[in-house]
Amino acid sequence: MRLESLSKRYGRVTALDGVDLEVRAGELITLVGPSGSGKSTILRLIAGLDRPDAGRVLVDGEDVGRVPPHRRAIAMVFQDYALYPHLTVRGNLLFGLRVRRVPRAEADRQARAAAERLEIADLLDRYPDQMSGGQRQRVALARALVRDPSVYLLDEPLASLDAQLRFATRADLLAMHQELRTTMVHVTHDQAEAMTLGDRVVVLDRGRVRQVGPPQEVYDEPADVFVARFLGSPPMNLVVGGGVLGDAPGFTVGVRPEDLAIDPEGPIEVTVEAVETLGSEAILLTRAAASGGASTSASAIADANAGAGADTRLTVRTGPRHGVRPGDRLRLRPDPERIHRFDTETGRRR
Ligand SMILES: Nc1ncnc2c1ncn2[C@@H]1O[C@H](COP(=O)(O)OP(=O)(O)OP(=O)(O)O)[C@@H](O)[C@H]1O
Repeated sequence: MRLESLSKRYGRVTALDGVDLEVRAGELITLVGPSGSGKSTILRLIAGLDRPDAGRVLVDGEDVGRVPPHRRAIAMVFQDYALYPHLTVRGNLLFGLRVRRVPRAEADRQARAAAERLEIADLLDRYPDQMSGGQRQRVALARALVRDPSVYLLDEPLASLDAQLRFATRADLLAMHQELRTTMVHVTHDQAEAMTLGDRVVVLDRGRVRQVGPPQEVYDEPADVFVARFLGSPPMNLVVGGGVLGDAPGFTVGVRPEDLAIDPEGPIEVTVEAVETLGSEAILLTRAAASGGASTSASAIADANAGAGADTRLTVRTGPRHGVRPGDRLRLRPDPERIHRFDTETGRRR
């Protein structure tokens, strides 16, 4: 499937501004970006629920601009399930098959097979309001499955689930994709989910594609400051002009929290302001008073504060049993292989 120069405005809002994207056959691709970046608009244009102002959607090389939504071989799964409340699970699964006039016995067979795959076969006679959120989401996935589409569109299908269920349903989704190998376009605003779910991620910002690539590649080599800050939690430390990360006029220098090691010989001296303990790891919020030098007197801090970007907050990710407390002074060593440089003016990676 290919999106070519897709643009869409709603009144004065530009939802999409020339989006080009090649989605490979059988791929699970994740669209990620902050609220309002245009993710759902892309899905609506692919599904035919909305028309682009410019550009086109090609499925198997064919412009589907004139194909109405119900004729597109596309199944959509939303965050809010959109199950028919007056139908049982079986009724919900059969609905699309009946519309397509699939013979009764065959429809029953397909509905059962989908229910078994998603482990909801024992719920076939229940109504949506008799099920948990996770079960309803699996019904929604099963309903998409019986449509046997050539593309699945998944709009934040896990967003309303609690953490454990989200984890389990995400695994279901991955298993389903691995088995079917059908093209899936998945939308999330959750950067952690984008990292775990998808052969490639597409990072969107205000209707434009910022970067496309395998999750690890985008994480390791963000194309610009926006992507660098958006992917990764806590976000990458960025210092305009380099500062304590090494003087670099005209550049913004970045290092991820996990690439700052506590090292008594390290070049950056910091004061720990807060410690967040997360069980498997800890996050230290620190402040570097001045670059390099050993002086940490109050006046040195004042001097540093006066200088551009010298008073720098650095977030450090470390192991859980670190023994560090607020107020401690530490030295940090950035991994020289993991320093990122961006042009301060354009934000582009250098
Ligand atoms: N029907 C509409 N009428 C007016 N503006 C709209 C409409 N649909 C979307 N927009 C605007 O277009 C922009 C993109 O919206 P879209 O829903 O695609 O964003 P999104 O990335 O999916 O956001 P979210 O993560 O919040 O769902 C937003 O500024 C939104 O307010």
